[in-house]
Amino acid sequence: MTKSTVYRPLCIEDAVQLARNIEGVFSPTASLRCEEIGDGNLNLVFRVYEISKDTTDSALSPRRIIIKQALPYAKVVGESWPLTLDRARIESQALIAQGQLVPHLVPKVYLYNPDLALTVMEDLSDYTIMRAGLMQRNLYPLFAEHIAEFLAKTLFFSSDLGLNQQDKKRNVERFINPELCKITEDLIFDDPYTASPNNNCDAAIEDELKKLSQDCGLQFEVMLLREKFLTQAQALLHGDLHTGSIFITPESTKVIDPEFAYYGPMGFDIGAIIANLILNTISQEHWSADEETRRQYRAYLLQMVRDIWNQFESRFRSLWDNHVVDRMAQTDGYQDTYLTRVLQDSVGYAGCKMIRRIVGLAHVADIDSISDLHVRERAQRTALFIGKSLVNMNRRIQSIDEVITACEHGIAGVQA
Ligand SMILES: Nc1ncnc2c1ncn2[C@@H]1O[C@H](COP(=O)(O)OP(=O)(O)O)[C@@H](O)[C@H]1O
Ligand SMILES: CSC[C@H]1O[C@H](OP(=O)(O)O)[C@H](O)[C@@H]1O
Repeated sequence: MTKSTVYRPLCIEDAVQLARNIEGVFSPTASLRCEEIGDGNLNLVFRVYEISKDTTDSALSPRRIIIKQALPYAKVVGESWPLTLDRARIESQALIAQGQLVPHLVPKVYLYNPDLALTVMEDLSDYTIMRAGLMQRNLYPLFAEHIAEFLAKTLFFSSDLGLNQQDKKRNVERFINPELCKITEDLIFDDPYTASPNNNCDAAIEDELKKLSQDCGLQFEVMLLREKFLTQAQALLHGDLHTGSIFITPESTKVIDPEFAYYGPMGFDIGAIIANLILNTISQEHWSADEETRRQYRAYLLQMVRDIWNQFESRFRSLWDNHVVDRMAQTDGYQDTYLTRVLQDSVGYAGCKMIRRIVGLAHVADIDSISDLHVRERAQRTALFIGKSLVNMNRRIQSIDEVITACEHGIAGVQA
């Protein structure tokens, strides 16, 4: 893979050929199989694996790789939505940067090919996408600890707290990601509050979309959060940290898909994961178990939200106490103020992300897969109610417990 190649979207045969040419992965005589498994909104994902008489199951084949290739447009919409191939560079560089800080929490990157806009990485097919795992009501006892470590280390060590300010600025430049940021700016901080053709809102809740476009107080808070997203180069974010970007088992967690990475406000990543856990909590209403079993799983998920924030905060404080590089950051009271602001931002962004997943372009399967239309409508209205509450209260929040209470009230109140 040294000579330069003209970009083209790979087909299955190309992917196999490319895999064969990567040194040290497959033997020259290996029988290889390949499938395109991409189920995301943007890219092609090929799994290439070796078959032998003992292993025919791709997930069990000891030799297997993933080739993720960017298309020159957004796959979910089609060629009418052109999109930079540079996102493959951003994704591979972000994975490598994260791998230096938390190697056990991201897939290994084997190769990045700029000409073909692709990254070859570790195949995690023996893990489950977390969204699917939560929809099956699996338990992940170590997740809060793992994601808190991911967040604390990646955010702290890429910020002016943990990184020399000159190096940080060079990093900001490397991760300028205007086109992918524009998607977020539109889909999260604009479209849900206007009659955008991008919106995708069930007819049953069109009244809610109208209310969003008329709610000036809410829009004011969204604008403040949008402003921070546009202007605050606080840390290198993953940029799209929802439960579909996390591979998981009860013992291990791997974060994938950082193509939206850029320097932005820390709360955007923390808010993303919180929002998606709350959306799943709300979706549990449709589960045909008895009320007590449902209540227990919802309580489990909300406790996970609490644990994520608390463990993030305690790890972040400890990194600060032991590794801060900015002398002035040791000023009395600054650490407390900083973390309160990160919490408030996280809550605001969580609310925005809940709203966009109900009325905006890209939804979540947790809610959309509810087949009973009345139950789905109730879940959507609950999600909007809680999302709006979080946005409205974000600048007053002092503790994660207020978020949990808002969720409990939202679920109990709207669905009563
Ligand atoms: N490293 C990996 N190992 C195994 N499967 C993967 C890997 N990366 C992606 N996939 C599969 O491809 C799907 C889409 O990947 P993702 O990175 O989310 O693409 P997109 O950027 O298009 O959203 C994932 O849901 C998962 O099923
Ligand atoms: C037109 S992109 C919509 C949506 O898709 C991205 O998610 P993913 O890459 O996980 O499929 C991102 O959340 C964007 O907002």
